[in-house]
Amino acid sequence: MADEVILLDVDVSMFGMRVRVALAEKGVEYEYREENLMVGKSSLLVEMNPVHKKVPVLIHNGKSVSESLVIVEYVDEVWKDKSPLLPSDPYKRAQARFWADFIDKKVFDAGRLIWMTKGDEQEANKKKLIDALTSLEGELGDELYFGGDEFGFLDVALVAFYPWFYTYETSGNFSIGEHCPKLIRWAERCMGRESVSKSLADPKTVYDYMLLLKKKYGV
Ligand SMILES: N[C@@H](CCC(=O)N[C@@H](CS)C(=O)NCC(=O)O)C(=O)O
Repeated sequence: MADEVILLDVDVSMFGMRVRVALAEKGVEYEYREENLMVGKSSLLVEMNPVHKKVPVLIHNGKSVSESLVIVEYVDEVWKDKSPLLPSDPYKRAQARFWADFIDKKVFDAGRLIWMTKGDEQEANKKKLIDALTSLEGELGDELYFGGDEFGFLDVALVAFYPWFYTYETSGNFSIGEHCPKLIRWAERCMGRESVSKSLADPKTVYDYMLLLKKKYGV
């Protein structure tokens, strides 16, 4: 019997985009179900991710997996015959996981706080984001992708933030490319892959969603 794969997601979610890229890399067919978090959460989302109640959630043959990086690893393990994402070398694997965790701890919050704040606070968050992206640019070095010539786990983890760069830049009136030109060239290289270009949200749609979020939060 064929696998039943369902993804509970939100188009503009960077976390959801990671899972979409991973599934596309593997050529896995799935049913996409968009949640409307502006109005609430579906009972299926609450049932499938009762701890965090957040997207993305992958439902594979009725069993749920939550947390984007955990899902990407799961997808990599289950559909292991095509496009391996995590490096086979244990040290390189540990490094990829370290930097993916770094993205969640440093890039997400700094980025979000750029559009949520103003003045000095916003300036401090712009600096935090640039510092974090500069560290990642250093980790990339002169390689085509993180860790070498092959597109992999860390590329998936970071490229999902690329559609949000326009929102960070427009809200903070700065250019990420001015500070991290190599990283932008890497992101454009990733966009040359169909698995990425067809899975990422449109930056203008992300921006409009951010405006709705600001209204919702009253910021
Ligand atoms: N650490 C989680 C973060 C997921 C997350 O924050 N999802 C957001 C959408 S981008 C969400 O579902 N928010 C709903 C809420 O916070 O209640 C992951 O990597 O999957």
